[in-house]
Amino acid sequence: MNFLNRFFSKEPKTPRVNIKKRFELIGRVGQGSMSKVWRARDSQSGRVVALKVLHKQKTLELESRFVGLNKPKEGEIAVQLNHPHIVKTFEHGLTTEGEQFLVMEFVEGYSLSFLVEAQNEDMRTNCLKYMIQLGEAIKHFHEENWIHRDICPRNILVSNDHELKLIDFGLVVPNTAPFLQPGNRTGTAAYMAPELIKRQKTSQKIDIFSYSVTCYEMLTKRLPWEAAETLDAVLQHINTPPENIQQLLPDLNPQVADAIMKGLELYPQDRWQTIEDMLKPLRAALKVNQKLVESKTTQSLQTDHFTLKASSKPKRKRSVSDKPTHRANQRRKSKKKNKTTDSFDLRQDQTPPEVESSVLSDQQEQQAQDPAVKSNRPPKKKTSSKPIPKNPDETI
Ligand SMILES: Nc1ncnc2c1ncn2[C@@H]1O[C@H](COP(=O)(O)OP(=O)(O)OP(=O)(O)O)[C@@H](O)[C@H]1O
Repeated sequence: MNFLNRFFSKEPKTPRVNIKKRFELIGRVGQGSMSKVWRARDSQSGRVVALKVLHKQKTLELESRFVGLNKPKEGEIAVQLNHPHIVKTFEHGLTTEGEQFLVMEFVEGYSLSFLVEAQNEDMRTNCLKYMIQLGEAIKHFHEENWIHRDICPRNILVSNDHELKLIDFGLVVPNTAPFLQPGNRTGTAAYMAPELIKRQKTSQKIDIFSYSVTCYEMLTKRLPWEAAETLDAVLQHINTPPENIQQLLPDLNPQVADAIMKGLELYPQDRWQTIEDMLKPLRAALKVNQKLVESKTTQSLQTDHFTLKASSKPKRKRSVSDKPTHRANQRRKSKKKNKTTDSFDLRQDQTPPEVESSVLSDQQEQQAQDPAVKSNRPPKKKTSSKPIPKNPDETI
């Protein structure tokens, strides 16, 4: 029967691979919400690879959300991507069981989520470099006319030799009109751009927003908005300015601070127009930092990775064409109200803010019956009649 189904199906007749025969499964390295990933030895090439096998049913359900749009499969997209900061996919196909699989370079290292949490020497030394590497990876995505739609630390690995690699192309869509229409709100709640949450038209700027949230978190170990457990809190996320990163890190290079805050603007037109535009000030800041480190101006600068010292702060440069944005006006107003944040302890163990809102409830209610919903956490306890994602790391 299976054979007949396959024979008459419209699915292209890709040769099926018996992965158990071909791969020696050395160990499980990860379980995402949509897949299982193994470290495996490929008997065909002899190399050790990452073998990702997608959950059949969940993948079908995710694909059914794009019915009629002909969304390319994760593997089809992944094999086309060639960039030093995007994990290399060698091959994709179907297992004898009909699951999609990807064979990738195996990245020995850490998840960026771990480094955000640890704030260790690696992070202190390389944070800005990693931010730029991630931006370069997104730039490649955008130049190739894709939107990643799920930029967050969980989908980023950092190798033992300090190179960042973007992984997971499960939610990637082409940057073409049919995929930009209001509708699907797939992504990870805490990193989702307001226009995506509000089901408005999207663009590549949703990746710029998620990238800025990620950069904010890399530097501060916290998300830009307070914990969001109520509708009010999510509305705040959507409508009010996030805490200015410069207030949390007064010694942070203002170019870096401004770059991130502009990436978090509420309206896409107020954000950076392209990821390259956002990368420029970050690269400039890294250059300044490298020069300072090289010249060993002060002892402390040697361990100071984002040009933190006030004495070395470059003058804030604003283009004359910079108009005050909606957020900037809001920030000015809210500054008056704000209590001091100078005593904020960056190392304090902060529970990541949670996003919970009945703004998302229709989606979540749909998710209760919709097995296409991705989550790497056990199902959430309903806290109200309108359930919403409680974990910022949950893909919806
Ligand atoms: N190339 C790789 N090298 C090493 N480990 C990897 C690789 N790809 C994935 N992993 C591991 O497997 C985990 C899950 O991978 P991935 O994010 O691609 O799966 P997913 O099911 O799409 O996840 P989710 O949708 O929940 O984000 C990663 O967090 C990572 O730990």
